[in-house]
Amino acid sequence: MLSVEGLRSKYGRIEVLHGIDLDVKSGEIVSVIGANGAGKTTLLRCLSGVQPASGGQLVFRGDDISRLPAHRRVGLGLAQSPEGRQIFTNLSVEENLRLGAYLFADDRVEKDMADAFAMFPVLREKRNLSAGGLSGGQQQMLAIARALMARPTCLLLDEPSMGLAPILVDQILEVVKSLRSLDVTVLLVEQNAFAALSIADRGYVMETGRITMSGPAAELIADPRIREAYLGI
Ligand SMILES: Nc1ncnc2c1ncn2[C@@H]1O[C@H](COP(=O)(O)OP(=O)(O)OP(=O)(O)O)[C@@H](O)[C@H]1O
Repeated sequence: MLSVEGLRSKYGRIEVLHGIDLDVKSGEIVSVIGANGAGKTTLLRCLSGVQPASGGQLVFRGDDISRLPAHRRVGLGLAQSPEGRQIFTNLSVEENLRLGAYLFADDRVEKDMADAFAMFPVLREKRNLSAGGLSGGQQQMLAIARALMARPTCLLLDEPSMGLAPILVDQILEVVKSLRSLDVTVLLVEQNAFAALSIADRGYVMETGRITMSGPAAELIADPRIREAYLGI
C-alpha cells in the first residue's frame, strides 16, 4: 500500500532523515518506535506532505506521491493524526470533525460523523462544545476521528499515547486495532514501544534518522536488544 525508499529530509542544512526504507501492506498495523528525536514525526510529516523530502521516493497504492502537495495525498486516501493532536480548540467538536471532511460535500459526511460518534460516544455528548474543553484523551479521540472523516485507506498516527493515563492508552489502542475491521491500514509512530508493538503486525526501530531494525512485532518484543533499550525489561 505504501512504499518508502531512500527518504531523506532536512531542517535547514541539517539532514535528520538519512535514507529511510519502509513499507506498509494493505490491512497491516505497522509501528515505528524510537527515542525522542529519532525522526519519527519528521517521517510521518514527509509522508503526509507537510514536510518536504530532500530525497527518495514515496509510492502510495501505485501512485508516486513524492511531489504531491498534502491535500492531494489526503484525496488519495492518506490521512494523518498529527503529533500533539492539533485540534482546533476554538471550534466545536462537530466543527473539527467537519474540517476533517473538507474534501467532501456529499451525504456520506453525516454517516461518517455518525460512525465517528459510534466509535467515540463521548464526542457525541460533547459535539456542540468547544474542543478546547475536552480532556487529553478526548482530544486524542477527536484527532483520530477527524482524520477518519477524510475516509483514509491508510492512517498515519503520530504518538497517540502521548500524555495519556494508562487506561486511556489502552482505550485508544483498542480503537486503533479495530480500524483493521474498517479496512483502514495503520502506520503508527510511538515512543511507547511496548504499546505500539503489542498491537502491530510488524515494526521498525528508528535511531537518529535511520531504520536500525525491523521485523514481525512479536519478534521485536522478544528481542533482547529491544527489551533492554525500549521496553525497560
Ligand atoms: N522544526 C524543526 N527545526 C529544526 N530541527 C527540528 C525540527 N523539528 C525536529 N527537528 C529535529 O529533527 C530531529 C528529528 O525530530 P522528530 O521530531 O522527527 O523526532 P521524533 O522521533 O518524532 O521525536 P519526538 O518523539 O520527540 O517527536 C531531532 O533532532 C529534532 O531536534
